[in-house]
Amino acid sequence: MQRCKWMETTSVSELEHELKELVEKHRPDGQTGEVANYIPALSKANPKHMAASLCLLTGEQVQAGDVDERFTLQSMSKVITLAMALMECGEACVFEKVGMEPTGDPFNSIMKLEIMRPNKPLNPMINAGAIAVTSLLPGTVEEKVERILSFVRRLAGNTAIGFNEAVYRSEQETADLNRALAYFMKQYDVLEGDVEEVLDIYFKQCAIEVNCQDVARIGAVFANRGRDPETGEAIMPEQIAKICKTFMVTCGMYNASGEFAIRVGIPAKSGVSGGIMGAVPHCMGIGIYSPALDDKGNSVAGVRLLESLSATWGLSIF
Ligand SMILES: NC(=O)CC[C@H](N)C(=O)O
Repeated sequence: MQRCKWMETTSVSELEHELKELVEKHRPDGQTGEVANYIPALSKANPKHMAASLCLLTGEQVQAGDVDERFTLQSMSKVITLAMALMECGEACVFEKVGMEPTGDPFNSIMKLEIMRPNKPLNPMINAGAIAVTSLLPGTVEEKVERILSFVRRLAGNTAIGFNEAVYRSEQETADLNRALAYFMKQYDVLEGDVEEVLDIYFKQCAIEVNCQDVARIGAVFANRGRDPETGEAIMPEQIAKICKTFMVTCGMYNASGEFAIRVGIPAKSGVSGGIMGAVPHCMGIGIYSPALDDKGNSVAGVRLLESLSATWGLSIF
């Protein structure tokens, strides 16, 4: 595989040097944000931590910052379960339950769910949409949880990935808003099955623990049209990788997706742990971690770092 255009003349050590400089430049940006605390266990994260990893489609990896820090997937998992539901249940079945439009509202908002007809969530990247998508996966609770975890391990090429039990419990104990969304959807037949069971799977997928190298590797599969960046093996059909990347552009950064598309222009999905997964088509996956968030729930320093990376290397897809 050829390097993408902007990198043809840049060596891996030069890339590493530039990435290190940019991570240190943007690390202080986190000071203007706040670590998420509505899931109490997440509030323990250190806002000074920052790490970034690039997984090039040549198989080369570049990392900088606190690369050993681990964090939970949170909303980044929504792209992964969407890919699974599209593979296991098909496009028609998924889009019967969730729409394809951005909301302009916060990720956990219930408002549009009530006022839109039909009462289905507008897209699979908001909490309601992701919970509905998770409910579509076939199998028992244990089977679904096991399959999600093994799919994440396969995408990341890391069999050591597991759950953060404390984060899972913490969310389970406090997630009344997600419960409200789920019960609302149950009433309108968007969500089938046992609500608490579906929520349990959703909390577990959010609590899968990774580092930024794992996230970059997962992003690289989407960037590589669904193929493993090392072996070239198809992990998901190209069409499904394409749908996922499109949702990352239109809805991946919640109600900041428009501004992010203009300033950064990389398909990306954030999570309230402070992680961001980027997929630069035909070029690389990006994993970023910095837990202090802005008022929309996106990593402050992470977004600024992506803005710098995009400007420095011309990564915008537009
Ligand atoms: N934005 C997020 O990362 C949200 C995920 C989180 N587990 C929640 O449902 O609230």
